[in-house]
Amino acid sequence: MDEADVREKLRRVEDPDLGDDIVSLGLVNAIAVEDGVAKVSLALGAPYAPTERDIATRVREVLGEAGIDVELTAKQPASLRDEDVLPGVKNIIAVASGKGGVGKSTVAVNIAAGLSKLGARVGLFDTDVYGPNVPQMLGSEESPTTTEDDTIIPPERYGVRHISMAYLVGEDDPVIWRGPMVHQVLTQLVDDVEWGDLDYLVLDLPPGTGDTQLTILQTLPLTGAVIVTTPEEVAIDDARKGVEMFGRHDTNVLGLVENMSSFVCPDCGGQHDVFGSGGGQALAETTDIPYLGGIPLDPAIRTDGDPIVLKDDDQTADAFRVVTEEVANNVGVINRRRASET
Ligand SMILES: Nc1ncnc2c1ncn2[C@@H]1O[C@H](COP(=O)(O)OP(=O)(O)OP(=O)(O)O)[C@@H](O)[C@H]1O
Repeated sequence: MDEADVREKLRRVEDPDLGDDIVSLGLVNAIAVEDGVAKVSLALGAPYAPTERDIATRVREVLGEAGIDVELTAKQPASLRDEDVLPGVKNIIAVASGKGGVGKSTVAVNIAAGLSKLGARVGLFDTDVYGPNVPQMLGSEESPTTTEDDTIIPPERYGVRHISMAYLVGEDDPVIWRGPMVHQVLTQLVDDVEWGDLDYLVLDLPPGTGDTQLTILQTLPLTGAVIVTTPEEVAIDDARKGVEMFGRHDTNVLGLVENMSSFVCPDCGGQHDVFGSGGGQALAETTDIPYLGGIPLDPAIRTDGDPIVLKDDDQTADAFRVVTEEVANNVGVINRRRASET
């Protein structure tokens, strides 16, 4: 067995999203055969994404069937990474909404906790100066610590390292903050926080399409954005503006989440569409972005105190797990497509 044999066998592994085999797509970085073991490096970039796990499993299968032992590693091509900004962070996911109060922070927290539960190293950055609430939603009571050289070390909860503007806003009333102040604090935070190595950094953006969103689009190399909406028309209209904003800045949209999709009445068992239904899916179709799923209106989201995605045997938790896995899968699609094109 030599490298060419291994490469030939790997042609039998299809990428389910890009519609070709991983060799033709250029997703095999390197193959080395040493002491009868094939060392294969794949250009996979979404750790713990179900699709990428399946690709890795398939690689082991086809080589295993041929009696070849394999050591598999995954590495994003260096050319796809911005080495200057947050070099230890593999993927940056922004969670955005057009309208306020649609559950954007709730979705950000549950995606972060869900990714961590899958096994990924995760950070969560609450950039909402006007209403930071991530620490509360994570049930986190710890504050960040600082080192002698003023580096900020984020506290960790459910394996999620998190930083919130809430820790830094202090006495000033952020409602009177102007754009440049937001810009300054944000860029400082990006520089001063020691995130360590992360597979995913989830950003909770403030609602709308204002200064903070622009600063972030200009400062951080986003992998993509998740847009949250409720099904009613005003929220959908604002979500469409969000989709357009990311389009103008060439930011990938990972997909759309419809929150408060329906309410299952605990008394009568009936399903009620409190804010209407289907608006999110329809918007996803007309704007040609992936629909990630719907989250029911569930009082436990507010009352439980911990991210509901961590709960077992729970319909709302299942809905969040689907969204989380879809987000990771779509991060993978974006990375593999870019790797394949370079
Ligand atoms: N699916 C849901 N079912 C029940 N309550 C929910 C749901 N999603 C969010 N909530 C609750 O609605 C409130 C607003 O949610 P959240 O803070 O996540 O919204 P937001 O869009 O981030 O708001 P803001 O515009 O202030 O940033 C919170 O009390 C939250 O617990």
